[in-house]
Amino acid sequence: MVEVTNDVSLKVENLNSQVGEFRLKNISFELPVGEVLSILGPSGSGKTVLLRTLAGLNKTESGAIIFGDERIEKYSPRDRKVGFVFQNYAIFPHLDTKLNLGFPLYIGGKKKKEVYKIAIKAAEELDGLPNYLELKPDELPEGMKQLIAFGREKLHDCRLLLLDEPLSQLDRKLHVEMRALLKRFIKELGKTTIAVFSDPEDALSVSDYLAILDDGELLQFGETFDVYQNPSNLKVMELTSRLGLNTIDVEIKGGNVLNKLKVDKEDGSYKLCFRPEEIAIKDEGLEVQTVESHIYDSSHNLVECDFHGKPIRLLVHKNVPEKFNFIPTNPKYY
Ligand SMILES: Nc1ncnc2c1ncn2[C@@H]1O[C@H](COP(=O)(O)OP(=O)(O)OP(=O)(O)O)[C@@H](O)[C@H]1O
Repeated sequence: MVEVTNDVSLKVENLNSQVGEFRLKNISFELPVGEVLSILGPSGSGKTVLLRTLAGLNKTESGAIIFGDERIEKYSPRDRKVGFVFQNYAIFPHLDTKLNLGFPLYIGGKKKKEVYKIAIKAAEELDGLPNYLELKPDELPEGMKQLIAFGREKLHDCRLLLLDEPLSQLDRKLHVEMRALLKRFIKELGKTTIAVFSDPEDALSVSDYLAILDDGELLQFGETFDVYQNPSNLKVMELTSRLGLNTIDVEIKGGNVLNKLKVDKEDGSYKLCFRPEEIAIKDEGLEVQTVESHIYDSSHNLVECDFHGKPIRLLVHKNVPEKFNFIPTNPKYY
């Protein structure tokens, strides 16, 4: 018997699913009502398979998917009341924006005229979309297609919204604009949402919770900030590091590392891991020499440095000299 508390929206328990040779293995997590979960993982780790299994498009081999107080893993996709925005938006080339937007209502049996009326009203709440209502997808800018796909879910009577790489088709500038819009849209919609991202920056900025998948296994699940601050292993830290990750082989002896850093760990060999942006310039820290410098923003450079013959990457203020000392502010030892 699975116990569910009232504020748990979605509970996934020991979920197993198989497609071809690939297996999702014993996935378990709980997501409170109205929260946003991002799934991050390398290519082929099973992110889409997990979304499709939740939506009922892949069969659940064993385990439970519980929504509110209902077990839904045996329900058909339609009965699960799940909205799914696919990677390619699932926009129909022969339909204009109004009908693409109102598609869930149209296939639900509403008359075209009525669908148009509702779609026009919905478009008014989405910046810029009203100007494109009469156009077909191949006449639309990429960002507008995306907006239709999101907007459609507004008209969909779904209780769980699934988004598969919602920002992947966009160029850099549009990507950043649409990320902000997506965040606003999800919050306004107020539905429990699960989104797959390949860019950690997207996942970190959009979600309340983070799930890290690798080879069909859930490596870590938790509130986004907690997972980011306390990755349970090297892989999780790598996947949540937007500027890459520095790793240095070190020996810990009597709580000392490299004669400069203190740590409360048993003696032994470890990998010291830290993100380029999680450092502080300190005279008593580790000395490095800049080899190459790239402008990051108006006040910071991303510098490639030499540390005892090993290349490391650090985000520093642009006034930092070529030779400087630093300490990692959130180091992890694995
Ligand atoms: N219908 C299918 N039949 C056989 N194998 C499949 C099927 N769908 C997915 N797979 C395999 O399952 C594994 C996981 O695929 P999935 O698409 O979930 O990865 P992903 O994490 O979403 O990757 P990406 O970031 O590249 O989209 C892959 O090895 C893929 O080849």
